[in-house]
Amino acid sequence: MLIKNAVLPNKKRADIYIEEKEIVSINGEKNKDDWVIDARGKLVLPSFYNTHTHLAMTLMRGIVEDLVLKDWLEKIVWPMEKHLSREHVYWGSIIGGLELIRSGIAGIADMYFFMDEVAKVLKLLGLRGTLGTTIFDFPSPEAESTDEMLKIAEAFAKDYQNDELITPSIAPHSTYTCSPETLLKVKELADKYGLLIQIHLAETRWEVYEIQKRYGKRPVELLGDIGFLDENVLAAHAVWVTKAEIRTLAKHGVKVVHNPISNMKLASGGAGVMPYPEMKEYGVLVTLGTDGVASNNNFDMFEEMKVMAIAQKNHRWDPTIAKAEEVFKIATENGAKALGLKAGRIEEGYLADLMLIDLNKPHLKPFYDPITLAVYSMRASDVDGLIVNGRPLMLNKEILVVDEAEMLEKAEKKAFELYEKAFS
Ligand SMILES: CSC[C@H]1O[C@@H](n2cnc3c(O)ncnc32)[C@H](O)[C@@H]1O
Ligand SMILES: [Zn+2]
Repeated sequence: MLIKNAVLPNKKRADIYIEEKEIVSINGEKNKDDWVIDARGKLVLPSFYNTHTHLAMTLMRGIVEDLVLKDWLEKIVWPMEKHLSREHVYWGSIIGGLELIRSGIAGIADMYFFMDEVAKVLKLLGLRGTLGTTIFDFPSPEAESTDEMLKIAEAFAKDYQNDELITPSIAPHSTYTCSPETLLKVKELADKYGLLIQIHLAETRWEVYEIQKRYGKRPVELLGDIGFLDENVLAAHAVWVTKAEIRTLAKHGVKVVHNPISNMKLASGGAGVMPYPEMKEYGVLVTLGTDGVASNNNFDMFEEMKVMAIAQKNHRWDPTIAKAEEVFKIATENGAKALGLKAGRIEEGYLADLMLIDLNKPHLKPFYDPITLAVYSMRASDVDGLIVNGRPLMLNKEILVVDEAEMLEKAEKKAFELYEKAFS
């Protein structure tokens, strides 16, 4: 496949050749038989990797508002999840997956229930997913006991061991919903199958107080002390961490997800701001995620980049923090790295995960610096095309992989049905 006449992030014009799933050359030999995508007037960017999502929670978009995390979970989300079936997760993931395509996102790290349904949807749509079955110390929508959840996670790990798009993972919810014993069982399973562990960590001040009350130490300290932390841990939020804890994360090679919009919407931090400058200073790999859309309320990574940049600057009274280029790298290359992908750059030998942006819009003129435009001016609706693993999923704003209108209609019915079940 050939993407012709595209504008690269360095503003140079280029023909990009893709063979199967890889970028094989930029401005190299032409092959007459290639499928040609004419990208004249369009900017090509590496696609995003959204490293903290709950895809199927699109079903709860707009109905869990103006609450702190504890009430958000205990008063609405968990009671509603009691009624969640695998069918709901399928249709919630359909809405979410279509939104990912329209937002230029090639891959996600997702934590939820019935992950085989999420996998089915992502494969249908052609997207990548590092998918973690949730582990709790109380019943989940798919299992009564923790041991049963661990078995489900193990079966999923076996089923998806060698998949092109899906990477199995495991997702203990947090230190306040999983005991140290459970966390160590998770670690054992993760080590056995080489799984990435996704966990919510140090998200709120309540969490820190609660863990100190239970164990006499802070959440990161606790995980360090029980031998849970290593380079296969992807920690979402990490808002309430001390410098010593950041050093612990760095020492063990833990990767972190910054979720500025969710944190600010749920008022989780002082200013909802994770200590990014210190994470950077101590060498922690920082990535970017939206969280689920019940706390965001969309998967727009352009918005997430802008909020990250301006919140970090504002919080420290320093506009030199979180520069556009740095934030763009966090949303693309760093995300890919955390998910174990050679992607996030438009270079030979990298995976062909690319998005096209229509530049012919007033808010994208004048066209001085593409990356500054991407971080501060663009939005998800500027995404005109998405190619993942060398396959076009959307071109000229048309979804190529499913009948979008039909899918959205069915999915919305399922969302309303869940709402009725939970609240009538
Ligand atoms: C293991 S994840 C699935 C579980 O977590 C709930 N959830 C969604 N977002 C958050 C968040 O930011 N912090 C804590 N818990 C969250 C979700 O509703 C599922 O129950
Ligand atoms: Zn979350």
